[in-house]
Amino acid sequence: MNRIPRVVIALGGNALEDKSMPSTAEAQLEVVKKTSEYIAEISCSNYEIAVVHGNGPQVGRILLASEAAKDITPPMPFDVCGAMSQGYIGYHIQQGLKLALAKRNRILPVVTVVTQMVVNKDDKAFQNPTKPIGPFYSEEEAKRLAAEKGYTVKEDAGRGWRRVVASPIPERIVEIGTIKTLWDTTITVACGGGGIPVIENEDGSLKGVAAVIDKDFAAERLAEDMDADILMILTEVEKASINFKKPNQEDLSVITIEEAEKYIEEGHFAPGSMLPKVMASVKFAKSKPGRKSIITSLYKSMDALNGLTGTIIQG
Ligand SMILES: Nc1ncnc2c1ncn2[C@@H]1O[C@H](COP(=O)(O)OP(=O)(O)O)[C@@H](O)[C@H]1O
Ligand SMILES: NC(=O)OP(=O)(O)O
Repeated sequence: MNRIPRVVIALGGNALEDKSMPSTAEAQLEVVKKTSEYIAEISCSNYEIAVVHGNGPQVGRILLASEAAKDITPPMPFDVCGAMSQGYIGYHIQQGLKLALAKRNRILPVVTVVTQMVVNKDDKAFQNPTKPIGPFYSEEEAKRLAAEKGYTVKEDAGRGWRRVVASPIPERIVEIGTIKTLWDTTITVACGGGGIPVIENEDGSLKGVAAVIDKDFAAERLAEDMDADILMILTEVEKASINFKKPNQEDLSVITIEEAEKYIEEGHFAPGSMLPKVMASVKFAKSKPGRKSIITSLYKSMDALNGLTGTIIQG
């Protein structure tokens, strides 16, 4: 008997935030409710799903709030801010998705697993921060913050300047056994914000570190571990492109692993935004015959699953 296809869905920034609205918790819940309609549709279309989400803007804001309040309450360590972002975003997805499923008479529990992700303490990423977090700044503001607070700041894919932090490679999902146990009965929100980065001490204990793992790589890790059929990365654009934002921009539809690797090598995808998505997609498509990766927008997610749009990478 054929099993129900398994899809690990990675939700990008626009699934959690509407840039035209203030960055409040209330606004996030409204966006998540809309996002949940699309996710519920996938769940109701004979797919088993798990949801991974980003946390760059949210963890950045939690850190800023914690730093700003340092004179009245001790600041939260970075890893704790990551855990807080998982809880807060997961809580909203639980509310939004339960509601969207109920509207479709699909009664399925939605549960967030606070997920730790083991990273290598010697990962070179700790010496080279690349992951944008928090709000966007003008170049002038960003450089002032860098001088005042010691932040590393970089320009983010033509959209403005942001603080960047280390983004090590996710090696092992600590809670994977629990996620597997939940899979058959539950929609699990896991590896939020890429998972809380932890290093493993010699005695087996875990220690949180200051970094933000890329959620696309974390979703890829989860998709492999769950023996998923599809890794679906939902973002702002319907397709990844070559010559992005140039007059000769070309949107990519169905491409082979080799084509994707060639485009990566030619530098078509911006680091910190589209590059990790394409790299994660290639890794998943390569990991086992028959597996495919899709990069598309939330709004086109069902069409992309039906093969009608999106950038689809398969072996
Ligand atoms: N080659 C490319 N093709 C398509 N989009 C690209 C490309 N390079 C950079 N981008 C940008 O990457 C963005 C997606 O990355 P980002 O916003 O960081 O992701 P997320 O949805 O995970 O928050 C797109 O909206 C687009 O502006
Ligand atoms: N952790 C992470 O990848 O977050 P964003 O998707 O918000 O960048």
